[in-house]
Amino acid sequence: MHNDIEKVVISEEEIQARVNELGEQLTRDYAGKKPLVICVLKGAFIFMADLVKRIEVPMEMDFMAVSSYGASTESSGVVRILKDLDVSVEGRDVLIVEDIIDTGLTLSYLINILEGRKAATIKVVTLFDKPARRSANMEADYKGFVLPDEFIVGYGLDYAEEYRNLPYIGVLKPHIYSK
Ligand SMILES: O=P(O)(O)OC[C@H]1O[C@H](OP(=O)(O)OP(=O)(O)O)[C@H](O)[C@@H]1O
Ligand code: HPA
Ligand SMILES: [Mg+2]
Repeated sequence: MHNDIEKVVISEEEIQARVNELGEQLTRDYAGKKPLVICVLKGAFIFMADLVKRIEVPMEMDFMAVSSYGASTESSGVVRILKDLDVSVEGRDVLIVEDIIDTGLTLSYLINILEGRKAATIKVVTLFDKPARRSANMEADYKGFVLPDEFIVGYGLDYAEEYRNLPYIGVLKPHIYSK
């Protein structure tokens, strides 16, 4: 285990098993369709890579980078688009892949934009859901794990850009935040 981690919240094996289940469910639900699967960078990149391998329908992928946390454990409340999509979403069945829904601000902002661009359908799959801190009215269509209000890192999720490469989800030792 990484020296900065106080405890592992979800193991690598548990994550992989749940990702496989979500993939099977999405394979059934998108049968006969060709979704545009959108990865919300940076946090969702590992989940995206593992999930799309388990969705057995033809699809296209695109990537959008947004950020609101910076080097903090609290949302700044301001969502910034750092990289926009390359393709049009008009008339497409869009599946947004997120790593975590916390306040919900990132997703409500994104969904607003994609609705304005006339996507045919917009669904959200998130691996982690932290309903305790929700300020925007936001519910994922598919979710992997519902978690208590603790700041987590690993499997794509960072604190100040570190720890994304951990294969499990963990909580940091308190002294890391006071550095
Ligand atoms: O529901 P919310 O409170 O908006 O939080 C969720 C968002 O926050 C994180 O992104 P972040 O802004 O840290 O950017 P990153 O993915 O590049 O780390 C995370 O990856 C989600 O996109
Ligand atoms: O718990 C979290 N960890 C990392 N990034 C996040 N962005 C929103 N919530 C979190
Ligand atoms: Mg982050």
